[in-house]
Amino acid sequence: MVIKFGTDGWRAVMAEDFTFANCRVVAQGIAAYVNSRNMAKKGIVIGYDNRFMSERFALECGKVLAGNGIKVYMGKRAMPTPVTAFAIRALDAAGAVMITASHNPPEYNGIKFIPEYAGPAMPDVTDVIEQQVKKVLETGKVYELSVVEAERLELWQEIDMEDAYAEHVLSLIHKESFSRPLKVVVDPMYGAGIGYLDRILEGLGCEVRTVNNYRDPLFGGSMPEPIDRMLGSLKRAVAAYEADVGLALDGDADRFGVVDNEGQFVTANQLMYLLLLHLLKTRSYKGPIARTVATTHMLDRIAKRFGLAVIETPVGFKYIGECLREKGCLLGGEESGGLSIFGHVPEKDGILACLLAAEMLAASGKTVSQLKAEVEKEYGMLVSRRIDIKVKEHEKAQIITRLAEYTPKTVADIKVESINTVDGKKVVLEDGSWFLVRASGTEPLFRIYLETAEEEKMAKIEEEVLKALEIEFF
Ligand SMILES: O=P(O)(O)OC[C@H]1O[C@H](O)[C@H](O)[C@@H](O)[C@@H]1O
Repeated sequence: MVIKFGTDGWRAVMAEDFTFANCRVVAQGIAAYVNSRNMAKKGIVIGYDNRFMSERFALECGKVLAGNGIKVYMGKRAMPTPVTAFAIRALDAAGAVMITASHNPPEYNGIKFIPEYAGPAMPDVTDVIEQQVKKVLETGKVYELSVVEAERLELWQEIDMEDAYAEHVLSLIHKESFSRPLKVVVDPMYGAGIGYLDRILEGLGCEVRTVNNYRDPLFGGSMPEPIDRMLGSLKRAVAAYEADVGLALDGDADRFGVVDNEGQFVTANQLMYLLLLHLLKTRSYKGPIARTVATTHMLDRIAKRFGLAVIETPVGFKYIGECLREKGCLLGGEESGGLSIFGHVPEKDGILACLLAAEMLAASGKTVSQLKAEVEKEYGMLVSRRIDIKVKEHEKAQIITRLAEYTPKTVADIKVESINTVDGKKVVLEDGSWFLVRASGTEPLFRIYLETAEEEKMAKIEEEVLKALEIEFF
């Protein structure tokens, strides 16, 4: 079998490929990587989400790391990915192993490796780990210690980062904005975020209600993805409690989802531009903005007004994390619901994004729709859409070939201004509209992202692109 680290870690179906034995193999590969860099003493944090037996998989990984002489900082209970990343910094550790399949369906589990820089591993790290894992699969050599033995050798320490993490995120929040108390509904989607966001908000004086706030490895028969169609119970609760906002997290709490006071879903693109404006108005620090090639250009319009540069990256928060680390970005974000800001770990953090959303509402005393209307008045309209198209393996190759040959001069009668291939193919039109076609790195899908000033134009562009690439979509 082949173990690949994909866009964001290794993911597989439990009992089929995601087994204790394979977890031990991956842990041995990670141990070889850590030891090749002489970082055993600094130790590795192990975090895990609320999935079926995640804590058991974490234990197996820990025993292998300890068996290789690496100090293990084991989470006492489920720990969100951003908290695990934060723990690396707080403990000055060599990195972290995070057991999670993020927002995937319940039968999946996965392993992410987060290096010492506390953000998603770059390909140069995951390539080495993949090579090490391959060697372990060939030799079958895995070293492990029992927890008792690891404790005796001082290679095992249980950690609970909740308080330290809360203190850190609160240092990034303007607490005084919450003098106007907010009514909030929190939906951790049965995941690792349970007990984090709600408690911090309560500490800020908010009136907090929760839904889906207990561990359910079947995720209520669905999957823990905070997108429009998955947030029915949150929307109903916001209406029932007449709340100001509904805030959701995905399975490992690195993504956010927001529902406004009318029960309307706020897209990640919309929340990001509202938060950017809010940060620019309320923080003195100014720095470049990092966004993926698939993320709204409203960020560019706002950045331009404030004289800030925008860095465009391929899809994947690892690239945004790199910008946050190296370019001092004020905000880094992506359309799929990932965001972090200056001063925080360069890992996406749904808890922080939701706290900033609450701060923005409390500080302004306005609703999301009022804030959106203000932005549209000031910066113009932009509507965005993503279409996910399931394709078979042979179709995928054909679409990739057609995409490579596709170099239009006009689309929907609008002149093409530029074409870039940062990730897939992005065509920017003269009137500011754009579209991007790319193969997903996590699912057997093609994704088409579109952004225009109005829906009608978007429909025209979509029709023309689908026709040119001979993609059928119903
Ligand atoms: O569009 P894909 O390649 O499937 O990636 C979608 C998303 O996958 C993961 O969640 C990554 O952490 C994100 O950074 C990425 O945006």
